[in-house]
Amino acid sequence: MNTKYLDLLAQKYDTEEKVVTEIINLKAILNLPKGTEHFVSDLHGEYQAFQHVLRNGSGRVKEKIRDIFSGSIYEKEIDELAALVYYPEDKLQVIKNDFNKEEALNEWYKKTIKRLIKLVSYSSSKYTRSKLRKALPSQFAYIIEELLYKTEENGNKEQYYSEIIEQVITLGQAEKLVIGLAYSTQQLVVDHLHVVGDIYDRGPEPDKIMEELINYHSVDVQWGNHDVLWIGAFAGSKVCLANILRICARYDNLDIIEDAYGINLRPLLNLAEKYYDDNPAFRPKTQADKHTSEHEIKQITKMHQAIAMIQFKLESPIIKRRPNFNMKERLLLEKIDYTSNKITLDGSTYNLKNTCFATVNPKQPDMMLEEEQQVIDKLLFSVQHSEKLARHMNFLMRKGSLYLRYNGNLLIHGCIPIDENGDMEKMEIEGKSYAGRELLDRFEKFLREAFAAPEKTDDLATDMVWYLWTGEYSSLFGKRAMTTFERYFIEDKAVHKEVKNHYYYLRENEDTCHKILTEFDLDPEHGHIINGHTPVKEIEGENPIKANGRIIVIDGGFSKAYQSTTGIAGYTLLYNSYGMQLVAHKHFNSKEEVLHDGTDVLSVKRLVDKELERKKVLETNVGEELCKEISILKDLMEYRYMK
Ligand SMILES: O=P(O)(O)OC[C@H]1O[C@](O)(COP(=O)(O)O)[C@@H](O)[C@@H]1O
Ligand SMILES: [Mn+2]
Repeated sequence: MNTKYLDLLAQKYDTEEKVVTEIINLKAILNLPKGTEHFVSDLHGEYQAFQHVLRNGSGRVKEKIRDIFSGSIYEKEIDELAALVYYPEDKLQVIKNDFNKEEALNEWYKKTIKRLIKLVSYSSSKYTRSKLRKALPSQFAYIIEELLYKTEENGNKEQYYSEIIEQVITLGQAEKLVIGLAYSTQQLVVDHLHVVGDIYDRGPEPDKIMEELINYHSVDVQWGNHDVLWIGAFAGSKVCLANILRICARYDNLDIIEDAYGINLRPLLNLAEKYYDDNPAFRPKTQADKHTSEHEIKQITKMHQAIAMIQFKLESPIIKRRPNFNMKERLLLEKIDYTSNKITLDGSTYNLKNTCFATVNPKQPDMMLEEEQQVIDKLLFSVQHSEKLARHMNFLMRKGSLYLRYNGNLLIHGCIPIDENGDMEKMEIEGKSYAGRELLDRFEKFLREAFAAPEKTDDLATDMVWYLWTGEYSSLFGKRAMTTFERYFIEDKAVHKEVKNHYYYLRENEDTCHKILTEFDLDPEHGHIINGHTPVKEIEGENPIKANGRIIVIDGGFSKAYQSTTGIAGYTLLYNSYGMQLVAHKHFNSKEEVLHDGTDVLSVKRLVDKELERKKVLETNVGEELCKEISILKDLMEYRYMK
């Protein structure tokens, strides 16, 4: 190794003892059980349900509480303690209202702090002290450590410990300590979070999910098609931008754009008011708990049409300048007979209904009006200048990728495009043919290139982001074509169907999964593909664990819009040193319900895989990194201290 690096490293490890200590420390960590990985996907803006799953660690928190306290405290107390760990601030409010005497409240604090200390101690048993320290609230780290390392057998220090708790209460710090311990527990039960795509769209609060993820202790993201759409908009793709606005309008979520990200929609509204009217096909899907006035619904309906038409017009030049996208049949505006209001698709002619073609010039249907052009330009400017959106998109780029190989598994939102024989489908880009892993790597490179050059709006990289949203060989879309236009304007449901890639049928076979895992240089006998994107219809008996356990699909429908089809409210996956477990979540009503009734959204667990021997850090990605560090430290030892 270059001695320059070693000299630099020697500045940090400036004595022999420091190097030795670190080597011993890292070696010891390799023998600890692997940390718990938590997988979620398809959050679709459902912040409340997501944060509940995050806070309860898909049932892990309650499991730990039961392990320690079952049989020694009442079931109701178990529920209460769990609710306290999930929502400490809110639960404390409820508790404080229940006690009218300070003494009784202080007794409760004493009892509860002791229980929480036990819980933190138990939850951290497989970690080093240093890792535990990082999970503790910094202002109380010293105190908590004193309490944690007390040895029960030896009664000598009992008085000392009681005094610490007593003082914490007298000095008015009990509440803060309880809150800190609750968050430490949450952090300790899950070591690392994977978000297998689709944070954005359909639901109301994707921005809050992003904030939560930014503050999370350890996380990665595999981009979903909807996430890429938002990245594309920020990276300068006007057609991606039109799509995100259209989807927000469709789901009555324009406040995400206006209030959360501070983007002014006035120009769009003005255009919409001028050219559009009420239209049943464009009325937003209303949310039960949101009371949008009839007047607002009308405005949204108009904006929905205005932005949908801008989207359709913007698609056309991209399709024309990118023949390799193979999307000519999607030049729909040109297939319309504007006098008879009919369209001919694949040889069949259909009547168009609920049309809104006031801005279309039949002679040149994809031509944008000057006003439309200005609207989309202004919107793009605001989007690219939203500080909050910039922060969120930068985070997605930093922590995200198109796919991830992690601890022997392949994490991917959509699919690996394959043909009917299970062979990787090829796409031609700039005269070169790509398939499988190479194709995905090329896609990712384009996305990063587009993001790095937001001022370019119609280069290949930027167009490619839109292709990832809707192209036939996109690993995120996984369908032949997107029938948005048909669903708005044609009655016949047969043309609404989006034909899925063969992957979605062939992934049921173990052979296909073996082939894909091998393509990604993973062990086909032990690795798993972890997928999101397509809601598993549990209601119809579909099993999320497929191909003899080689693939697990965890889109169970966090998205409320999809819960009636799935029959549940989302799957999550846990992978700890004992193996992999799939958790099915029941519908999440509200945080208030958890706080007051103590009831949790019950999770049903299904075993995916059981390790024959407990898996250690040594066998993980992190372990691999640690081994490299050890080897470098050994080089340093030899170079510097063993001459
Ligand atoms: O449910 P909506 O809003 O009509 O959207 C349907 C569109 O969403 C998609 O299903 C993509 O979204 P998902 O990734 O959530 O499946 C498209 O295939 C389809 O055209
Ligand atoms: Mn998806």
